[in-house]
Amino acid sequence: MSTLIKGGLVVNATGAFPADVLVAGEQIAALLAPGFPVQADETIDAGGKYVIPGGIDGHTHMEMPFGGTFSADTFATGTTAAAWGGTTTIVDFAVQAKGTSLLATLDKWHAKADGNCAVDYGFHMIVSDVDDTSLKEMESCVSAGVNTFKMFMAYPGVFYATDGEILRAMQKAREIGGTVMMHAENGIAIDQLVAQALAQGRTDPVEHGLTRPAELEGEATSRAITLAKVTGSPLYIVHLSAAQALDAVTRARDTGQNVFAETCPQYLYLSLEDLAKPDFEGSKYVASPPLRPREHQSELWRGLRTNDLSVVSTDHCPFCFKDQKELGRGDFSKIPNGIPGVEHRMDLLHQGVVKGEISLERWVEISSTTPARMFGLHPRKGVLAPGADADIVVYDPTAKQTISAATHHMNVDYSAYEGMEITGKVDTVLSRGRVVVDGSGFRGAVGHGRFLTRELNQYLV
Ligand SMILES: NC(=O)NCCC(=O)O
Ligand SMILES: [Zn+2]
Ligand SMILES: [Zn+2]
Repeated sequence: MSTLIKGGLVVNATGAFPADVLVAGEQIAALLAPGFPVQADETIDAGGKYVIPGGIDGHTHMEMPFGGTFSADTFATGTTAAAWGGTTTIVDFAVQAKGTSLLATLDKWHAKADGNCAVDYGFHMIVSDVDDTSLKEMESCVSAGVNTFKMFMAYPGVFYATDGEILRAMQKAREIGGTVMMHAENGIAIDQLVAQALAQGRTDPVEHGLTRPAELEGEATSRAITLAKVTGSPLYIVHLSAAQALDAVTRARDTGQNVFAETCPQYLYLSLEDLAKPDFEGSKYVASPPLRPREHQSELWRGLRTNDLSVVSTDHCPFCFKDQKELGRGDFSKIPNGIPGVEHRMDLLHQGVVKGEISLERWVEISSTTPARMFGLHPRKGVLAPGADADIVVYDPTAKQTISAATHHMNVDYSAYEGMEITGKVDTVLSRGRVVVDGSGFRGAVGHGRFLTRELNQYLV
């Protein structure tokens, strides 16, 4: 089966140029001068549109056990929604439950995901126990294609790791070619602020934001960077939300340390004002780190331009408003933490291009090319070039759409971006050469997505 994508503007992280893209089987066969005569079984007209590498969302949580419930998207529904939004690869988190083994965890996540994904997928591993067994098992995870290990300085009693545990895991990561991913918030101090708020009868969702000050994200980020420096381990800060944390990352990067960071669309577009919405509406916006006052947003956009923020992932972690966020009515600390977004990352970041915050090429870089390199998937993913997987999005930059829960495909009963008007829209999506979304709707299949074993982080020096 061959497909010719004709007449579009090909956009890679390195530049944009008019070209036709020839797909043969699952791979890109050639980028051709526009109109170059070639036979293909199917032709897609991309006139007036961008042709970009499929999005790679390096931070999702499908079917995640958390906050006394499970995130509402299954691998089937979540990856289908991803495809609708032009994301053709996700990297999800396998979660080690305390007292269980990392390899059993990996088996459990394969059982959930294998045969159930509409697009390709990989795993990171959440390490909840740092002991000799888990540390040894990290080696086997790397052999199984999982070389990124998330740890938490937040959530005492759940995922929290002490500095000593983090240090040991970082030493192991350094030894085996892994990268530690860090949820950097000072959970011990936050727990005190939460207890004080509840004791004073402050129970509304906005308190989630007020009890997790930006300084405590900045402090934890600095501490994680110091531990990484002492151990020589690479470090990837997940879901960075605060200017103070960005400052710490910038300083470390300026000294040449292997420190990387991602932010998420919610921190670029939503704010503490959303958390303060009345009638428990604010619960829709509870995630950790919390949404910040608006002034952080311009700093985050600046960080994306300067590459101190290298990646934008969603931290997609959907909980329904009606029966899941409800668990925290009367006690904000019991609201399941997470915001849905896997379907809208490409569109939301395109608004950055429309508004002049980032270039067209940078849009592709932070949403596809850098995640591919960071998570060991490049050059198979993240670039339009001969030999790469034909994960391709035809994107209409002038189409208008309005985000709404009434039209989205994520298995969640609200949208954090309800009513937001977007310029640009996914037109056609190919996953390994197969059209999975086009004007007629979803043409893919649950089960089409394959597990990706990942190589080394390509940014390590
Ligand atoms: N971020 C969030 O609130 N939920 C997902 C779990 C995590 O990434 O910490
Ligand atoms: Zn986290
Ligand atoms: Zn997360």
